[in-house]
Amino acid sequence: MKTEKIPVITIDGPSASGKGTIAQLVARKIKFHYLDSGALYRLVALKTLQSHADIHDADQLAQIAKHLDIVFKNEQIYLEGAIVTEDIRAEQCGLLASQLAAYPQVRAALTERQRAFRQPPGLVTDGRDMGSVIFPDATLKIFLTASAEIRTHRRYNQLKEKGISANMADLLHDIKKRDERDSNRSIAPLGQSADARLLDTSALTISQAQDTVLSWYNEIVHKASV
Ligand SMILES: Nc1ncnc2c1ncn2[C@@H]1O[C@H](COP(=O)(O)OP(=O)(O)OP(=O)(O)O)[C@@H](O)[C@H]1O
Ligand SMILES: Nc1ccn([C@H]2C[C@H](O)[C@@H](COP(=O)(O)O)O2)c(=O)n1
Repeated sequence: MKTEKIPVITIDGPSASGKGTIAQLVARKIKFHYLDSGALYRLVALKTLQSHADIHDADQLAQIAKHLDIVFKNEQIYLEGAIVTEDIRAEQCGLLASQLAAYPQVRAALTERQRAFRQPPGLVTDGRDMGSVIFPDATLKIFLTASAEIRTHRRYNQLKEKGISANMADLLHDIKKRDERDSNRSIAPLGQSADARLLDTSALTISQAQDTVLSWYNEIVHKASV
């Protein structure tokens, strides 16, 4: 099958909006591959920390991104053979990922790696620029969001479930700061593109959000078949 014929659903949106949760559920339901693009930026951040690289040296960071030895397998993420699935979720990795994602060289080094996930029968992917830059011809593009306060509550509960204590005010501050950085960078900024559908999940359950994405996708597939 020609690559451009392989269906792609992109789910972009701000931090803790539920992109990853919904994208994974949808992918599982329709048996598509899944790409968490944020994990790639987080892996570059983790490797940067491990190797004490200079976070201001964009070319050095791009080399790290280009040569990352990573494997996604059975819901685990491996960096150079070691499981780092939980390590990359640390707030420090998220913040550094957001910083180095502003370097064009780093983004360019990850572009083809992301596109390689477009394999039959299809792909569901989440991030910040999946619909706007990486898969501009995606079948369905969604901008998934929720209010900053709701996202903070969700992140708080998520951390609590993992046994990690957090402060609601600090979390809200971090989420707003990250949104601002990701939205205001000059390259591939976070934002709803004109051809993306808005899905505000502030008042939706996970199941309702999942059903909305599936119904939008089915509607497109149905229209294309008549
Ligand atoms: N509609 C919803 N209602 C309630 N909780 C939700 C909803 N969607 C997601 N969540 C919960 O919110 C938390 C954050 O979701 P998730 O990690 O998927 O967000 P994300 O956008 O991928 O975050 P990040 O960009 O930081 O990776 C999870 O605990 C998830 O279960
Ligand atoms: N397509 C993407 C995905 C992620 N990033 C950057 C910006 C985020 O703050 C950071 C971590 O992402 P998360 O795991 O929280 O989704 O990575 C990006 O610029 N583009």
